[in-house]
Amino acid sequence: MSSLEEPLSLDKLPSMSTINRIQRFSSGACRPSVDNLGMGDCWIEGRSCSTSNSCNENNEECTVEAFPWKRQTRGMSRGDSFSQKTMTMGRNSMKLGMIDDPFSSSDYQDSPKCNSKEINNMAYKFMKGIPKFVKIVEVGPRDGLQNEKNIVPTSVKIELIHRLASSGLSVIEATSFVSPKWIPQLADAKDVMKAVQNLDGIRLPVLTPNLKGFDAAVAAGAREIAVFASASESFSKSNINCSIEESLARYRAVTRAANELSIPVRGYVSCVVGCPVEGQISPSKVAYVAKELYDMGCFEISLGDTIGVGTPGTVVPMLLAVMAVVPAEKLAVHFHDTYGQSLPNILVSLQMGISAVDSSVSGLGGCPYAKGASGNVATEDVVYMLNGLGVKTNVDIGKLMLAGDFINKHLRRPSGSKTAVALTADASKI
Ligand SMILES: CC(C)(COP(=O)([O-])OP(=O)([O-])OC[C@H]1O[C@@H](n2cnc3c(N)ncnc32)[C@H](O)[C@@H]1OP(=O)([O-])[O-])[C@@H](O)C(=O)NCCC(=O)NCCSC(=O)C[C@@](C)(O)CC(=O)[O-]
Repeated sequence: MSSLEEPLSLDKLPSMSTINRIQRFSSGACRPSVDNLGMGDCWIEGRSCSTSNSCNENNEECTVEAFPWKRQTRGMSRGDSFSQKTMTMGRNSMKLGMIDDPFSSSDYQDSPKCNSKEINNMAYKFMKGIPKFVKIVEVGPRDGLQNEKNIVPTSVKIELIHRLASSGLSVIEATSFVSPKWIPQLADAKDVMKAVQNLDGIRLPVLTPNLKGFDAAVAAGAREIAVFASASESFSKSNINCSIEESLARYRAVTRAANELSIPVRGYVSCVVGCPVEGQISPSKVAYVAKELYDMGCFEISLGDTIGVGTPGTVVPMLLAVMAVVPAEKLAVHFHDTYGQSLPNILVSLQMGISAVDSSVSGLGGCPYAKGASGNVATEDVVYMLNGLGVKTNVDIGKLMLAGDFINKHLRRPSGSKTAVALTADASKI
């Protein structure tokens, strides 16, 4: 296992019983007033707590005798799992040149206002909602290549899909069966699909905007499809040349047809935070379209911040509105990185219980009908963050980078993934 795959995860945090044991050794520990560790609290309290840098919400004066984690754990038996884990984390931190384990940081240890229990309560609240496994939906071959000025040869697309599959990605959006007049970049959908349809154990959804696209996709061997609506009326018109309601009517026909063939349908909602024409989009509009797609039978709804304007401040209210009508386990998030907000947006989405994330190798992408939209969040960056959180993805970051390298060489451009750039500069870390 590479150092990148030795993560800090929830189970590597000290258990509450370990914390209690440590507490018994410390004198004058101040008692945390917050016992409720629910997600709502995490979001609301987490903000006040982390911004103030003090975890004593009652402003009680703490006269904690500081027991730094490492000193405490050294005193424990050799077999104590926490002490071993702390050492492992420290090794990783040094190797990756990152800051030390936050729970042994001297900043915290020396703080007169925080004690160990409070710090670990905070850590627990932060990690609590984060799933153990995240499904990554790789959209590079479709979303990534649909906006390229120069049309990528079919053989390169096929090779890219094979390389992505060999990295462990289990869902790869392969192409779109849309009008070649609208998206000439993917006019070879049939040939791509035919060439990759038998990839073992890989799901290869394709976009279908109508029954014509659905029929063509099925004829080419597609076994999973996606329909794509928008929460913005203007974007719906510019992207698929119809109103939101018209698109939903089309998708009802498509999902019915798919259902008859037992073909799973994924639903997209675009412009979930902002639209290039209309500006801010209200969460209730997003919730409405998401629920319509869910009710017509989509097994998963992917919420797309098409132009990448969202921040956690706008993404959270949008997710709350959608989660009121569609269960979190049926949702995925799809962020474009125009303002560099994708990773924080993904993080809050995970904390809210979402465990499916769309991303694009090397950050390829952008929508031809969303001016200014940059690429999707890079898959390498998502995997790196998830590895760091101890969340499993089953993706081998080294092989993923090779796939990225392959397509970047073809496109003659550097990687759009910060992780890939950093790791390429120091290959010993892979
Ligand atoms: C929806 C249409 C087809 C309406 O396009 P239209 O022009 O209104 O459709 P039409 O029914 O009048 O047909 C026009 C011509 O297209 C043909 N046609 C019609 N349908 C198909 C089809 N499926 N496949 C192939 N050909 C098709 C049809 O046969 C006809 O051909 P003609 O008679 O002129 O020779 C068009 O607007 C279209 O293809 N749009 C696709 C746009 C697109 O792919 N955008 C990017 C993907 S969405 C996205 O990026 C957002 C997302 C999902 O990534 C999430 C996020 O980031 O937020």
